[in-house]
Amino acid sequence: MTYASLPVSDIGTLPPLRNIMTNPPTIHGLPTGWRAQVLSLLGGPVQSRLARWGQVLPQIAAFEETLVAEDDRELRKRSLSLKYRAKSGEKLATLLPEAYALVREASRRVIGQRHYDVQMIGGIALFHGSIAEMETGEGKTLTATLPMYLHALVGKGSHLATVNDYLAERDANMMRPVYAMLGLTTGVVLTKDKSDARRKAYGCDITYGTAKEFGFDFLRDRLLLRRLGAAQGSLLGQFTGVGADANSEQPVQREAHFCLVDEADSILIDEARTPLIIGALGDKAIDRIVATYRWAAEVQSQFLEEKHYDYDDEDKKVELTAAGRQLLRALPKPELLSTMGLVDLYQYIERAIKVARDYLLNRHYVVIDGEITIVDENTGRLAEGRKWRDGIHQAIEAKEKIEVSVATGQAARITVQDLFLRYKHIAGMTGTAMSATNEFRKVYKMRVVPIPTNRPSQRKRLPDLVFGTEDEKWAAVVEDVKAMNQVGRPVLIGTKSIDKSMHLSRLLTAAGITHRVLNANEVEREAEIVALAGEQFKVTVATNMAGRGTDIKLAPGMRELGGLHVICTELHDSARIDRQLVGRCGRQGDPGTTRQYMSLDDDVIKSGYGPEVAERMEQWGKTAGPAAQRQVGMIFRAQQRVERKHLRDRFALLHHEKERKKMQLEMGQDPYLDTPD
Ligand SMILES: Nc1ncnc2c1ncn2[C@@H]1O[C@H](COP(=O)(O)OP(=O)(O)OP(=O)(O)O)[C@@H](O)[C@H]1O
Repeated sequence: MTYASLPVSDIGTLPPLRNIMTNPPTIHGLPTGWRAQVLSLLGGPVQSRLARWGQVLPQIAAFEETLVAEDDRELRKRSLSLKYRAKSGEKLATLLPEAYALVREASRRVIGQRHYDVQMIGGIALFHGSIAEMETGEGKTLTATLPMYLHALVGKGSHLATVNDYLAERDANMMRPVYAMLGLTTGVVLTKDKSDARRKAYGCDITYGTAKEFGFDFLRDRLLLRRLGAAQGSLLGQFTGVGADANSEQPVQREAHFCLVDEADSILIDEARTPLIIGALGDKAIDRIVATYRWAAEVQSQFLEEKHYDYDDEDKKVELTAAGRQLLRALPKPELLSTMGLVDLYQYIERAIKVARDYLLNRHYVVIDGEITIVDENTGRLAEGRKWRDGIHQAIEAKEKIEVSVATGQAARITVQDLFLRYKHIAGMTGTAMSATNEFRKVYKMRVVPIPTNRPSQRKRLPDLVFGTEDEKWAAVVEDVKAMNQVGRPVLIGTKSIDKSMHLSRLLTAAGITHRVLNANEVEREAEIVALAGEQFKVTVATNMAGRGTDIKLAPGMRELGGLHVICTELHDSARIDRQLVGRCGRQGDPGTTRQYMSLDDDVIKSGYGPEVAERMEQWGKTAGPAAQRQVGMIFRAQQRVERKHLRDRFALLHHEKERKKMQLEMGQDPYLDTPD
């Protein structure tokens, strides 16, 4: 059975928690045909694990009556005593029931949200190092407080990695009072923060931040420690702060103890191979180099052949004469160059002269979109992506007055994957992990556990529609929006790219439909717009990734109209991204509908089957009419092929990186600092 031909009722329905023992949860959101496969991938029945964790619920509940009766001071005292027990070596699993009951009570008191039982189950799964797959809107932010608190009790810090600064700050601010009531401190690490602020944030019991900042801080600390000579002897060890003089610079991080990764699929899989790189040159050094290239390009014409420089025809080499050097010294120079050595300046000028004589525009190179592209002298073709070495390329850029691309060199480098594998304990949450089960298990040794929803989902997937051409598809999308808009239902439309959003926006305007467009470049405003997308008559166009992690609340009266209607206009390369968009509606038991649109000229066909098939489909699509609908399975299979290909690529890279690290360690190098460019 294909994903597309699933009956509407099969998507997103789950038994409520009270049935969890007798009626184990289905793996929601996945096509029925995949369920058996997914279950087999989980390395044991998920149901029994969920049932076992379910048995902890009464133990947590047993504390509730007592805790409700205690005052705030007593709760804090209890928390302190848990901290003491954890630090004395008592197993955290033993402390879990009381700890989770405490967090639940603190949250109820300070923010008025009492963790649902399913959130408790999610919290237990996270404590056991799983990837908890919770449907969007099920309250991952609140669930996170449970393992964050429990792991923080040992005093080594709990980190929560989110996808952007905005979410880190928002979630930290929302949950800080809960932790504070239990005597724990909360810090946030933001991109703009200086090292003192960072050190303070990492010094807190709980630290929110982005994977990127956690990674850069790790690298900066490592560079610092090497400078201080403290990294020796424990190349892959943890930071202890030992070796750093209390009065001098100090690392900002403590050890990598526990990290909870929000949007785990995005961070641990999509971003996993992205290396975080610290350049060997600082901003100031780069500015100085650029200024020197520009200055040399400007003044080189004052140097005359034979008088100021000699030119060796054979070697094509320029060499300043004594008079030339004298002229150089006498020339006025920008302030930034005052610290440049004279010998360096001679070289810059010699290079600028050589470039002016030997490298000609539109013969040796062309300028396209503000970039130098080399013309291959033998073939006359453009050699895209190639660069001249030894500063020639940069000297030409300066000559043409375009951006000078100074190589920064790599001082330190870590991939997101390596960063998280360094943590002693790691857990993840996401709305969409099941399709990456295998990868999580192989790479991170983490199990994906689907957590049942609090209330049965009321989301309905309307039958998918396939059109012959993109134009026909957009016309149908506009009609769909119009129909929903007429009855006042809010509509969210996801597109694959910014230009497609703009195109749809023009069509909607032409059809007289008031709407808002938001793209992924303004995270803060974006969250605000997405949050308002549940109001009457609201039509919101967004790229698929926009608004990830933001809550769309239905305005009063919208439930009755059928809730939010989500339109997906094209399959993304990864089904997980599609599911993120679908998850914007039908949150917390709200009603909602979704519909997937496709056309025979969609990009995914080309990515999945190659250009020939894509071309044939596109041609056929022009006259296909209603027959296009029959290709629905083919398009979903194209997406699966792309996913498999990406997966293979990621595994190949992983293997390569592992080998590199092994080799470097054998050679006594630091794989994070001694990085090949
Ligand atoms: N136990 C609770 N009691 C009351 N409200 C809750 C509870 N848990 C969550 N909520 C509310 O549910 C909404 C959704 O929560 P949240 O945004 O954390 O969901 P999410 O799972 O992170 O969704 P997404 O996948 O979109 O990030 C929020 O408004 C939150 O305040």
